Amino acid sequence: MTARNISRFWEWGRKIICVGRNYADHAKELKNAIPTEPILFLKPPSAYVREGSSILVPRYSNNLHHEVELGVVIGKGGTAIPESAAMEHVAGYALCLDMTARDIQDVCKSKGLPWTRAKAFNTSCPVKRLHLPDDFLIPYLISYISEFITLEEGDLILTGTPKGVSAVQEHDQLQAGIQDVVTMSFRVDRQEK
Ligand SMILES: CC(=O)CC(=O)C(=O)O
Ligand SMILES: [Mg+2]
Repeated sequence: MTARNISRFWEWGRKIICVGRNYADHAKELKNAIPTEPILFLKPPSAYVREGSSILVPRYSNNLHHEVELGVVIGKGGTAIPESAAMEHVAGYALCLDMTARDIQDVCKSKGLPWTRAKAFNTSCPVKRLHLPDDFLIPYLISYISEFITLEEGDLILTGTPKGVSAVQEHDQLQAGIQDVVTMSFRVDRQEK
């Protein structure tokens, strides 16, 4: 069985699995060590936000950053998927932002705590559908993740940010994109309640 068409489940996203420090230039940018294996963290479905709705700065953060990332949408679930079969599980791609409360992440890192409040808050994953040819890194990530997290139809994998993250402010209108392929635009507001 091959992956189902992305349009069937695009409107109801499931869990979001994010890869951290996938790119050495971003690890250097934040003065992080370059890991030997992918670092993974999760965002819940409540993190999704689509164009027309705002990105909300959490009340507890004063340094919200954007990270522009390629997202891989899973169209067929599986556990312990071999790299050779990984692309059969891909339904399509998405342009994504991994919104990060960097001040909170820095505190979590210094205390050895999980990054949940920094990375998994409501509206922390703006997305837009994207058409792309297949990428060589993707089979490895699908195989690696599915060893210990069963992938389900509608899951999204964020593949990590290249360098170039920076802070955003409330009332900003964010434009993110891949040159000549796709752009998306989101207003930034502060969370009210
Ligand atoms: C240091 C980070 O925030 C890791 C991350 O999300 C990435 O894309 O890399
Ligand atoms: Mg990221």
